[in-house]
Amino acid sequence: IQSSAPEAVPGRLRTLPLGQLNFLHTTDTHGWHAGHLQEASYGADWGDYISFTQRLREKIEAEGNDLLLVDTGDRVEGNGLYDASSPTGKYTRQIFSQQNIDIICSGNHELYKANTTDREFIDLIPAYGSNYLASNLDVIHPKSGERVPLAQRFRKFKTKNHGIKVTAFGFLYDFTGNDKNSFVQKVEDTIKEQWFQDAIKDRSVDVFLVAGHVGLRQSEFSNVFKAIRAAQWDVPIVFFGGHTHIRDYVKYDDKAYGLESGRYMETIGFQSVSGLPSRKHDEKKLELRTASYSFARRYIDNNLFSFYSHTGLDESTFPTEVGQNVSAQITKAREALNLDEVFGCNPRVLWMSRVPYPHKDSIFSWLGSRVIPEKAIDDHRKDYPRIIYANTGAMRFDIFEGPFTRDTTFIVSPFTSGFRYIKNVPFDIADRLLKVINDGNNFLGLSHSLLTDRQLKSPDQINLTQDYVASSTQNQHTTDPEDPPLTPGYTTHDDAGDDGDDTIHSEISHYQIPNCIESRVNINEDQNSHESQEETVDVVFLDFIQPWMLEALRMLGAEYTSEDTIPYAGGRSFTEMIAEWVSENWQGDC
Ligand SMILES: Nc1ccn([C@@H]2O[C@H](COP(=O)(O)O)[C@@H](O)[C@H]2O)c(=O)n1
Repeated sequence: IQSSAPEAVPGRLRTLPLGQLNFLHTTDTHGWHAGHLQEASYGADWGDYISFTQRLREKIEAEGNDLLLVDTGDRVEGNGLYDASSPTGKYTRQIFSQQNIDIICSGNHELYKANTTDREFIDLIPAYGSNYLASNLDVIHPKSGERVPLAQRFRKFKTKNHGIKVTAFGFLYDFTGNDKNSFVQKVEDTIKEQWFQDAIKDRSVDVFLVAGHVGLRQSEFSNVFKAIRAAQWDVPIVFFGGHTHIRDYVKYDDKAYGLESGRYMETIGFQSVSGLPSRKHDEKKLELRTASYSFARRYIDNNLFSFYSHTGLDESTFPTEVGQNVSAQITKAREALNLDEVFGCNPRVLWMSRVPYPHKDSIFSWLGSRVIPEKAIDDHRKDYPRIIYANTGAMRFDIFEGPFTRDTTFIVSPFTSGFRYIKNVPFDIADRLLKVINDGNNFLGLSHSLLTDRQLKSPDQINLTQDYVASSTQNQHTTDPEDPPLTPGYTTHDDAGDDGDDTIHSEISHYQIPNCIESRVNINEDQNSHESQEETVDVVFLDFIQPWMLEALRMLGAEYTSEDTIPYAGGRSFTEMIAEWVSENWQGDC
């Protein structure tokens, strides 16, 4: 654990439903390998997770059972530990790869930038060898320049104790925002390929393991499920998903379940399956394919109280040597990167989605009313009327009250996106742009199949179809008055019910946030009628959303191309602007 991490708060815990074949799952860690230094529920670091894995393995193997580890990508971008180094990830790959992982695959963030993909190929794939799977992903080999699979397509292996035969795949959803040195083949095309068809027809397999940087309820996984079921009706399947940043557990049928384990090292996912044959101990059972299997899941809050409780250990018996070394390496890396350097002092918490938008405590209201109008300024166009657009997915995390550090800049917005603009767009068109982009019926997606609006917002908003408002009168206690009071946290509802979270928490509200926000600057308009004296305005937008802006303009009858867009505000990144604004405006004492 990092010395500045808050101590875990004891809570009422549900135990781990250990079984014959057990899994621990991480996804979308996004560089948060130091853990959460301002939130007690998620304060454990990657070194603690290594100790937890080693200790849990001892416990599981003492019973003759098996434990496998899975990671489903997006390990990079989103925290200073990864983003603040030059080159990015200088420390994290070495830190991360000290965890033994049995099945690992790539997320979309490993592919946004060519250099990230090259480092994945050069550093991480050799560390994990045949455990790294890339069922639908090719890259340009960094040395030979040839197109090659990023890693092997699938893997067959036997578990250590029961000798259970596993066939595993590693998919990425149908991502299209990758750089030029990678190629993502659609999942629906991949599953038609001969190697996949052969792999799923193998009758000797005991369990299919489908790992993927794919939301559990996305069509990519239901297509894989249908393909496997068309080949084999009776083999159990365990899915491990990612990308949508939520805790989720899905029942595909009574022999197929999927687990998604949140984001940012907040959650260590646990899944178990029992009823599988034990090839080492009980050869007779091998014919019992139709035996009833049992599946279970748990979402573990990433903190030492949970880790100690689930392993039955304490401060002195829990840490392992490797785990402690990795924690020390994280501390050193954070120091080398000067991540605790304070840029300003935030007077009050700003939430991504715990309050509606607009709201005085909304991060998007703060950006739209202060940061963007005050910092997104181009010296040559500063007196022109303009409307500035930012997608809400550009923001990644809440900003807590207190020190806003170098680390915070990357936590809030790790992207290097800057602004571009189109000159002199008719006001009556620009005036309607936001409505088109935020249309709840995915208007843009209908006109252009690649431009779904889900790509504009934060991943945890993708499946949120209505506001979730925590009851103000909710019980702050469990039914047992002896239990400690509940702390706010995850209260997950999934296909198996409401009892998935290991820690019993009080609820947190989660509001729907629009795809994009706008800031209007130098525009004289009647607030009620929206009538303006301006005939034209500059339309300024984050470069990431350019394809959506051009499509929305086209739908409003204004044809522009990428040639018409020009860098704005000297090409400075949005993240730099936020950091500057904080340095200039939040100069109190923390
Ligand atoms: N330059 C970028 C890149 C991505 N985004 C936003 O992030 C979303 C993807 O998040 P994952 O962690 O799930 O990969 C994407 O849909 C965008 O909303 C961005 O704003 N700018």
